[in-house]
Amino acid sequence: MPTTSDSDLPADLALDVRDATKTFQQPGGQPVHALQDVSLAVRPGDFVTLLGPSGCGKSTLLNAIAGLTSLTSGKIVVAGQPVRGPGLDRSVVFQQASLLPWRTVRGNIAYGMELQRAVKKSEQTERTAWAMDLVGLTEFADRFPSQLSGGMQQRVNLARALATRPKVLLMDEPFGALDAMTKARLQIEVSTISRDTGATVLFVTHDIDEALLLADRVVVMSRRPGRISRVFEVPEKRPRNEEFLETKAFVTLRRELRLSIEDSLVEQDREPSTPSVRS
Ligand SMILES: Nc1ncnc2c1ncn2[C@@H]1O[C@H](COP(=O)(O)OP(=O)(O)OP(=O)(O)O)[C@@H](O)[C@H]1O
Repeated sequence: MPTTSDSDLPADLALDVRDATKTFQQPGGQPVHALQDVSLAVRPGDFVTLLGPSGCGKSTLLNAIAGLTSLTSGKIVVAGQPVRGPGLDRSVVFQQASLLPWRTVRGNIAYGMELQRAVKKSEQTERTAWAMDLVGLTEFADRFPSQLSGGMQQRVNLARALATRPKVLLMDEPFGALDAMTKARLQIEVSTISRDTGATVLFVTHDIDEALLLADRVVVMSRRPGRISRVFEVPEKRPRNEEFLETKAFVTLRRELRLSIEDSLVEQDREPSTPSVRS
């Protein structure tokens, strides 16, 4: 297992995952090998989607980057700093918006920054207004979560994450619980917002179309233990809209991706080599 001293870490990458391996030990049960030697390098401003079959370790990888679970071996570095637990340099958007019910839209967005004690009150107000505008919720600033639709709640969630100005925005199937129309609208919004803000995003999804619509690169993981089986570059400029879904480039990439996922479902018995994803 290669090791690196902290003084030797590349600060020019937003995210550097090296040989990440995770085995869950269950009392009285078999160990679960969730990740095996996963390496992934993400440049600032990149939008990377992580795609793979259920149970292949996508959320485990995202949680390890978020610092919510520790690795068995390997290393994760965010903007030159090794991850040793949750930190203010990363924000996570999960499928459930988990808003504070007693706070308004404005209050919920400010909450993330309040945890970052370093952000002054005046700047919090400024950034809250900026983030509300980005997600189109300015006129709903004084509403409470119970007065919002699921799509609006997820917009607040996204705004809260963006307002903290994370080095890496981690999104775990953020639109998985939304209806198709709302999901399609939010995909376009996220694509536009990420381009306009230069956010670095790692986005977990099951949905091939979503992965291709949003990403600069689609990283395909194989079945458990999760390894990276292939990486697809998406050459079209971001943001993309529904028209991209009808282009030849999209149809070709989708076919290749589908085949790659089907391959990855039978790969585990063949012990494949593990390509690293480096910039
Ligand atoms: N805390 C845990 N203890 C034991 N096993 C776990 C734990 N968390 C995850 N696992 C197992 O690790 C494997 C990878 O899980 P993970 O949730 O990362 O997969 P996933 O690709 O995100 O799946 P899905 O797409 O269905 O959400 C699964 O077999 C899962 O059951």
